[in-house]
Amino acid sequence: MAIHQESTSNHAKYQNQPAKICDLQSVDFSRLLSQEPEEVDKLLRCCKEIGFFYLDLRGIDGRMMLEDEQELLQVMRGFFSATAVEKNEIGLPCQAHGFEPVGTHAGVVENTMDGYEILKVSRDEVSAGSPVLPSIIKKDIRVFEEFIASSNIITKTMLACLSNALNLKGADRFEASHRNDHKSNTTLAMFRYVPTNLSENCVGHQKHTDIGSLTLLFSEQWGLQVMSPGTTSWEFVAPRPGHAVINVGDSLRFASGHVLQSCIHQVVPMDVAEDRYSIAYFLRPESEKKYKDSEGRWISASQWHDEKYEVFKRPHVEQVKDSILTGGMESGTKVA
Ligand SMILES: O=C(O)CCC(=O)C(=O)O
Ligand SMILES: [Fe+2]
Repeated sequence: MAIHQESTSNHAKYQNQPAKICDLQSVDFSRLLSQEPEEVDKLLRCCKEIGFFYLDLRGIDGRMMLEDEQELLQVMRGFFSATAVEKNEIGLPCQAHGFEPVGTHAGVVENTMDGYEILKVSRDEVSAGSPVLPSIIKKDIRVFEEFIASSNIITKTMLACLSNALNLKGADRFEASHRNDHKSNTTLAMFRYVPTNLSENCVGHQKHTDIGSLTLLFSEQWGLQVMSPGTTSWEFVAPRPGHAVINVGDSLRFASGHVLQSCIHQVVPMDVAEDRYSIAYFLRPESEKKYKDSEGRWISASQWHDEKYEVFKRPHVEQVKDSILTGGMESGTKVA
């Protein structure tokens, strides 16, 4: 509680506004694993009402993921402290793998660029035993592999629970379009936000909804904010030890007939004195999977992925011209 209050006032100091904290529900992973009806119902409610929730990983089934997270954080600290040349050895030849420096996408404030650098590892490539990575990080492939394997089990357990809760059968079940041996854009993304404040040129992570199906997110530090469906104000997601933050992405929202919510979120700088590390496992559907998007078009998962990354790079004035950045969530229409 003490940490919570201190961080809140820290934020108010930098932002000059009262910091509101989002009252997110917590879902227990161990109970989902055994398909306990009450927990599965709670999961469905979270995904329908806001699309953001905590996942409690402190039980025996989730603790290994928490260990994987700590090991990955060590690897990230080593990587991000390397020279720009070492980190940028392969650049980001495609969205699946590589490194991108600060300032590649639009930032959280109008007319700024983003304030993070990012390392990406493709699940398909790790699964095939041939990830494309900068040389300095190749020794850490085992750490990526373990993190990805744990994340895969956890996110697919949630997909199975959601399919059950929505009474989906056969090919309509969400897992049926997330088969491991079918190509997808599923990616592990590691972020380092540089210490900045809101008046600098490269700051935070712009508002958006996630592209894919489910995002498993870890950060021990403040900065993540959500805008609940049907509202227009930002609330902080408090870091919670022993928990991941899960959010529904556009692809799962579309696959559910827009019943599940892919909530708008962003990252603002909280502490101008320290780096912020976060880890996101983006579970995405098979590339060929088709659904109706926020503009009413039939589109494949890979096409939505590619178009959305193009929009992330555009200046803010261009981004507002269609609904791609926020997946159609900004209209405020909440499907209950
Ligand atoms: O860094 C974070 O906490 C969130 C990152 C995020 O929302 C994203 O990359 O989609
Ligand atoms: Fe996101």
